Amino acid sequence: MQRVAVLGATGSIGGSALDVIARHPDTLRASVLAAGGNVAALVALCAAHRPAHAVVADPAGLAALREGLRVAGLPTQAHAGPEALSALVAGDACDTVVAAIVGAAGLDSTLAAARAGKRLLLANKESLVLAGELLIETARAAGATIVPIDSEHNAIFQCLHGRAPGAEVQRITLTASGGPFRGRTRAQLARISPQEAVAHPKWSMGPKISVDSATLMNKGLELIEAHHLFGLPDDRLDVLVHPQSLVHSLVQFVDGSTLAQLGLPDMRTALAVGLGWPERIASGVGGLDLAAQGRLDFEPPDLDTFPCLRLAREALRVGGTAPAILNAVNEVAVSAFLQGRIGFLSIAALVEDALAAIAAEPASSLAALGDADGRARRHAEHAIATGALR
Ligand SMILES: NC(=O)C1=CN([C@@H]2O[C@H](COP(=O)(O)OP(=O)(O)OC[C@H]3O[C@@H](n4cnc5c(N)ncnc54)[C@H](OP(=O)(O)O)[C@@H]3O)[C@@H](O)[C@H]2O)C=CC1
Ligand SMILES: CC(=O)[C@@H](O)[C@H](O)COP(=O)(O)O
Ligand SMILES: [Mn+2]
Repeated sequence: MQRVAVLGATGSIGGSALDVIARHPDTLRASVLAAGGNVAALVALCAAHRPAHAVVADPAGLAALREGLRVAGLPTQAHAGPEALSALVAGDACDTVVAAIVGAAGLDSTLAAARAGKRLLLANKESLVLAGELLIETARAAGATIVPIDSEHNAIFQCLHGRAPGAEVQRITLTASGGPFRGRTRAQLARISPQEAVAHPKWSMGPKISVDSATLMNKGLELIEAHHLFGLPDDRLDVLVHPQSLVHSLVQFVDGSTLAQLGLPDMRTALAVGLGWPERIASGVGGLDLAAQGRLDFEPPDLDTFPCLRLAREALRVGGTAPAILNAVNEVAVSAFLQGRIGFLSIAALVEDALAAIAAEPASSLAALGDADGRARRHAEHAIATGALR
């Protein structure tokens, strides 16, 4: 029996992971469920999946979690706070960790899983953007297996049969849907509402990543993620817009072959790959009918209208703490946009401003990365509060 900790259980990836786990009661069990502050949803998931442990991020939610579990008659033990979560992830309550907390808040538990040598199903791309070298080195030293869950990186993992790429790999191409605003002009983007921005044309996802897809920052974060996962420099990593979201990424080899992974846009496929690898297990996702789909289109990304992708590539080239700065400012800016405090175009403007204002330093330690993250957040909050970049 593989015991699985699902971090971010109440979210979009968490729900997909639990759906796949529930299809395999003889081999998979959700043993730890963790969420941020949504205690009611977490208790409901505990009633459905009967984990041994449940964790809320906010200690203020512990009493409500205990009470909810008691009222539901569940034996699940209640915990709160990031330290409790990291201890559970590292301990013997689980063999596998689905890292699906959104944002930099997921870094500590992801690192704890890597340090403990767990099988790490990594959806939380921000932890790789913020601390990629450290995370990959920690996993390598502890013998942890990382299976990328982000659909593009999961596709590449499948094309490479789970092996690290060698000299046989020439280029990797990440596909991008283009988001809900593909084909629009900058003038048309000035008055975009949060509701319009989270309405992704192909994938059902949480609000933060949906806005990232709309600005193309998601693809920028994914470039940095691919660099760390597969060890290729930025000039061998391409982005190609593919609006149908059926080809999830491509790997080009030295012999002229290009391999791609195709499938319907449903994250249960990637999660089933992670949970079953190297076996293939049922995910609940149907097969692809290409005749019914009719066509597959491809076009280059529009970097003038969507500068976030260019900014992320520049941060990858600069290296050091630059990706951490990019990620932190983006998190602050997306949150402010969702709250109606800034406009859509200000997200890229804030990121560009912070990358110019804060000098990148070597990413020599977790402390250095934490400092860069904190500095960038304060810089962005100040720019928003003073109205400099609204
Ligand atoms: N959704 C998708 O299809 C894809 C997502 N990803 C990545 O996976 C991650 C999750 O995305 P998604 O599922 O869409 O996001 P959601 O917003 O749907 O879910 C986020 C989850 O994180 C939890 N959470 C938030 N803050 C904290 C915290 N401080 N401590 C602990 N838990 C917290 C939330 O709990 P609560 O409900 O209590 O707030 C919720 O369970 C992101 O990094 C995203 O980039 C990658 C590829 C595809
Ligand atoms: C499902 C997934 O992996 C998302 O990251 C997806 O890629 C978002 O779509 P975009 O290609 O629009 O960013
Ligand atoms: Mn993706």
